[in-house]
Amino acid sequence: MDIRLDGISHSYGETEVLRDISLDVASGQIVCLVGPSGCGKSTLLRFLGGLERPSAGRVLQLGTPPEGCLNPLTYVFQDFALLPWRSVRGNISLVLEDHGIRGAKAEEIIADVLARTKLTDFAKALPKQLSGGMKQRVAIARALAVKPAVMLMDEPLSALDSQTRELLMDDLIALWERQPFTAVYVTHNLAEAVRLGHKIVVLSRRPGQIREVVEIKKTLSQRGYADPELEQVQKHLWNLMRDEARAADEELLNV
Ligand SMILES: Nc1ncnc2c1ncn2[C@@H]1O[C@H](COP(=O)(O)OP(=O)(O)OP(=O)(O)O)[C@@H](O)[C@H]1O
Repeated sequence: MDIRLDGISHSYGETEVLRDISLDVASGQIVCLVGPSGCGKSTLLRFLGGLERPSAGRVLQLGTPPEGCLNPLTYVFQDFALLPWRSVRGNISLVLEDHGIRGAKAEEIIADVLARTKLTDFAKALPKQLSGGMKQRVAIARALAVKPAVMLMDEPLSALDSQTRELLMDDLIALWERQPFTAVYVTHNLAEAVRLGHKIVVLSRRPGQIREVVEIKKTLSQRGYADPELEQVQKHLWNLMRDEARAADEELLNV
């Protein structure tokens, strides 16, 4: 299933937040959204997930969700959102219980997503026993359990330290290589965007408009840490954003 944003504009009262955003998210691609603070990235993600409706424009689902899909548009949050009293396994089984899936079928799905996220040995652990990176892997496993058509990832690595971020980026790439998933991935971190994005959408300062869509052809597995080609793309992205990021920053300081 592909997703198409068709002419999305939005205002909160007097504040115009997004203007005329049109964008295709193709199945099997990771699309990163970057842009200055407050330009409407998270708002756009909420429209994609159907949590809110835009003032104008449409979010279209093209084609059918994958077989066995329980929730076509599934979020992965920055703060993991795990239930502390449930084990790793229990956090994953919860979303399946919500869809009436129990017993052998649930066990099969849980075993699969634990294996894909390399968490099999941690099934019985409680969230408090896990590092931040591991908690986010559980959140990703839980999202995968519902076989989403598109994962909506709102700064999923930003609560983590830089080494853990690097490790989790490697994990996400390995996960995608084993079985491609589709994601819209909001980040402030341009290094993350060039490592993970097939397409990087640069939004302007509020009202967010698309300034440029940068496509990276290099496969995810070929993209290494401190890759000079990716550093060039990162520089280009920063050149596009620098002045507006500064202006957005100063606007926040003046509030
Ligand atoms: N429910 C709301 N009501 C009113 N204004 C809102 C609401 N949600 C967001 N906004 C405003 O819309 C603008 C865009 O917010 P949003 O969180 O989407 O931006 P963002 O690009 O994700 O920001 P950041 O990069 O800082 O996370 C901001 O000015 C924000 O204050």
